[in-house]
Amino acid sequence: MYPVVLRQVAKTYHLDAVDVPALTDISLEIRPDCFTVISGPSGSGKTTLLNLIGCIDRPDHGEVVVAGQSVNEMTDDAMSDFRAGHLGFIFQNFNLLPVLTAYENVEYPLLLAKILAAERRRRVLALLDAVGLAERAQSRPGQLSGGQRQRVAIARALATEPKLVLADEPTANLDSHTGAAIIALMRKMQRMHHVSFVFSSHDPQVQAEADDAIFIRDGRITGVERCRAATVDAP
Ligand SMILES: Nc1ncnc2c1ncn2[C@@H]1O[C@H](COP(=O)(O)OP(=O)(O)OP(=O)(O)O)[C@@H](O)[C@H]1O
Repeated sequence: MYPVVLRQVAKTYHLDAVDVPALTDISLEIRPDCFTVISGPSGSGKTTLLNLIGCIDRPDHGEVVVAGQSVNEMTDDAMSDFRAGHLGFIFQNFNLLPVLTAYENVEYPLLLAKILAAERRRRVLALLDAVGLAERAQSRPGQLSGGQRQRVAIARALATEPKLVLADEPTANLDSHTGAAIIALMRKMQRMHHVSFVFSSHDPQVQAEADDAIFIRDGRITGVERCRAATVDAP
């Protein structure tokens, strides 16, 4: 099953009396178990598209289906539960809670999901180890470098064992060396956890790692490149 299907999707923002069309007639299938990058110039609609795929917003027209569920039909509460249960998010500014340690930041979504203490501990320790931060579990975000913070954010995004991880410009606030290490880590985690990753990015390093590349301009898809064979075939 495709983790994401969009059919003839459109989205317009209403700013005072002005309509700002952000996406027009978007039809798209995201392949499972793939590293998919959405590329396009500033203002082309990348974040709007990620917000629809991430069940943060709804389309005005068309249908968005994520993990087999139609987003159009969900109530706000159902969307929120769906995000917590099925999706992971990675942001360009990391979005970690500053008063919590690395361990507690990764544990936080598991507390919200009411996962039992022993299982929480098992998952948090395994994830911190996998992202190379076992020794920094008790550090707060302010005591970590940008790259280390993004490693914590990657571990947090995977804690609930989501089917799909969405990342909006995940390397934008990192130098190119750290960005390359973060991309390699996300690639490793994507394969290890058999999860689909969808990124928006201007970063050629991210684009070079993609299985699939989606190009967007002025709110329309201008190209889809299937760069590599997926590990799992969609039906
Ligand atoms: N909340 C909003 N209200 C009004 N217009 C918006 C809003 N969010 C985005 N837009 C407009 O929608 C269009 C698409 O914006 P979007 O942020 O999706 O593009 P983007 O490709 O992610 O841009 P960037 O790379 O600069 O982040 C732009 O014209 C933008 O100005």
